[in-house]
Amino acid sequence: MSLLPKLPVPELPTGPWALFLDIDGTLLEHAAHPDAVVVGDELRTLLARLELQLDGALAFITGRSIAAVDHLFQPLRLRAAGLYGLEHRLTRDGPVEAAGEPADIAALAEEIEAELGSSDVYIERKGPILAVHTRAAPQLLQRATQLVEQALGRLPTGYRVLAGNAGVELMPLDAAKGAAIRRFLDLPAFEGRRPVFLGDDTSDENGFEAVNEIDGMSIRIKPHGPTAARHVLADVGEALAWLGAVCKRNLDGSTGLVDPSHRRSP
Ligand SMILES: O=P(O)(O)OC[C@H]1O[C@H](O[C@H]2O[C@H](CO)[C@@H](O)[C@H](O)[C@H]2O)[C@H](O)[C@@H](O)[C@@H]1O
Repeated sequence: MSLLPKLPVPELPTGPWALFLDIDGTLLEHAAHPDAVVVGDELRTLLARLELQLDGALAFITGRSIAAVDHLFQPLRLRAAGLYGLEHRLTRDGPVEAAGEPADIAALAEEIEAELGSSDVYIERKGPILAVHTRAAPQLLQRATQLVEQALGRLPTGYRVLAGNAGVELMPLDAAKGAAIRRFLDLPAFEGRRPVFLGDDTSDENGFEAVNEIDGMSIRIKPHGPTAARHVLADVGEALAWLGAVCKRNLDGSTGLVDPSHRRSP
């Protein structure tokens, strides 16, 4: 783990590479409520161009559900791992392997809603994952965390609690961004490419570790503590500028693409 001041800004990737993108706090500025974020046309265009330049080797790796991501970015649809890898869409137009809400998580959501739901706390029900958002009520983060941690003792084994960005999430142990990235790298469209992963949060650390293990490029946005990432970008603006520079460099000629004879789909 390294601290912010020692980490370099990433150079633009060369050779065959693949792009994995966290969403909130990386591509989008945070907002008071998950539905209040804004996706501009400029960002849609940038992502669509990068996806084309990378011959499809681009995927969202997010804690949101894929349905929520599609809603935000519509009409753009990309490969995606949602719910920290519990859901996947392995091809751009393929089916989503979605996960349902177990009865005990539904009961817990209702219990927390009964206590905190009317107090600017937003309880996001994402199938097997429960997120309690306290961005609009920071004084309730401690109580929200306590409720979720207490529930851990009553639930079947196999869940963990993760401190989120202004909130807390309860999720199955196998929800992990590193595994989601590895799953994509096994697909023909990603074969032989060096993974580049941009993320901003605790939940992204596992993804950084995964790409580091295979000599990929790990880039943490706005770190405020130790990180496994080997590069940093100061904020969402810098992340978008860096992606824009990659896209422009590719348009200018040096594409970083795999030789066309090596292309396979998907
Ligand atoms: O993995 P990510 O793509 O970064 O998604 C992480 C979580 O993002 C969303 O919540 C966060 O962003 C919201 C909008 O800015 C903000 O209101 C909230 O406080 C943040 O925690 C999303 O709602 C979650 O489901 C994701 O897990």
